Amino acid sequence: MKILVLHGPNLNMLGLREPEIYGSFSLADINQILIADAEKLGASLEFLQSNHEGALVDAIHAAFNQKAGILINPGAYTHTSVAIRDAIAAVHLPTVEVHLSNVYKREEFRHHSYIAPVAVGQISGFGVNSYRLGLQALVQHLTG
Ligand SMILES: O=C1C[C@@](O)(C(=O)O)C[C@@H](O)[C@@H]1O
Repeated sequence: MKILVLHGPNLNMLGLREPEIYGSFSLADINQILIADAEKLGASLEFLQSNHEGALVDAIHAAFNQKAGILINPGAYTHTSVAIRDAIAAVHLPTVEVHLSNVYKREEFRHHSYIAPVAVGQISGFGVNSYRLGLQALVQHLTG
């Protein structure tokens, strides 16, 4: 089972970026943890981090008919991107949205997600475990 893992803008700065909010794991650390989890879950992962909305949209389109589902932390695009939401709706792939921080405990502009209505579900606030729980939930969703 092939899953696309997408990381949105500024997530390449994890470890350096506001560690009190996002923790001390780097993006490479998170990807390594997910690879180990995926092996146990019987999934294989392809990763992309991009700071560019269009690159994320292109990756979602490329997943059509190629991947079983998408695990995405859209970063700040969560709160702004109709384009990413429409891309997910277009390819119709089961998608789980994750956030390291609890976005509902933070600034009001982070309380709205354009992605949530087209996602199977959302996990927010558990640091790296948001990704791990998200992957597990996506695989269980896909295997029924
Ligand atoms: O870049 C991010 C990271 C984030 O998606 C998170 O993982 O907690 C939350 C977003 O509000 C923020 O813009």
